[in-house]
Amino acid sequence: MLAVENLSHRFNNGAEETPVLNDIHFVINKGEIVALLGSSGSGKSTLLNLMAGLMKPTQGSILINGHPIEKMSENQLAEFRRTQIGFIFQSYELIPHLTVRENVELPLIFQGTKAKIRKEKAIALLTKVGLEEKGDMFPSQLSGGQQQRVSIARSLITSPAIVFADEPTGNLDTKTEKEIIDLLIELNETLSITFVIVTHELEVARRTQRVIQLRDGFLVEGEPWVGEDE
Ligand SMILES: Nc1ncnc2c1ncn2[C@@H]1O[C@H](COP(=O)(O)OP(=O)(O)OP(=O)(O)O)[C@@H](O)[C@H]1O
Repeated sequence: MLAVENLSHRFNNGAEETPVLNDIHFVINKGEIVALLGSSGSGKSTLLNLMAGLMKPTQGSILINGHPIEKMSENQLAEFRRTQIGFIFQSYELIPHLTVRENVELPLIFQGTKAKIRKEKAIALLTKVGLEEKGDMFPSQLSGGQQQRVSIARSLITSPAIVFADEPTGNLDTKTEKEIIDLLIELNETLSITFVIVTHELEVARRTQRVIQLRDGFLVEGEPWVGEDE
């Protein structure tokens, strides 16, 4: 469902060209939960931005359900992002003056969905992430882990084809990190949602079905923990 083909990207800053991704290729199938693993500067954010259609690659193609996104117009891309892609961010990106339920509803407001349906869907998703009691509270009244649960519920409300989670546990302690990854795995298993989790942590990557590893802009073949004691 998501295919990255011969993808290369260079940043052009005046006279200088910085190659950031080199001949990257992989496929992510519907219903998979995959980690995109790499240390700082390896190219993860660039790859994520390209897969989400936020930038166009210098070379190669990204196909979602067979459609090359680099060939879409700006309007098609905006529509594609609104309907097909969910995002989870390291810093949650919740709107402080909206309630938890209103935050979850927000993507549907942009789609023009009726208030009653928005509310029903938001309550159902808040229940799925274990926050059925918190809908009328404000983000600042929740813990970091709870705020990330709200952002997970928000990412799912448009029933996207794929959800990109960018370092979703980067601001959380180890115990909460485990709970959030447990939740993503449970949502993947029960709702067949396709997740790509961007992380620099081997411990997070280890819990997914498959790891795509980047090093200095190149794809690394093989399992990242080969050679470790297991
Ligand atoms: N706009 C830009 N112009 C020039 N170089 C850039 C630009 N954006 C990123 N880079 C370079 O591309 C490389 C990869 O950056 P990227 O942000 O994709 O890495 P990352 O793996 O996401 O790192 P981190 O985990 O620290 O966010 C880095 O060397 C960075 O300096």
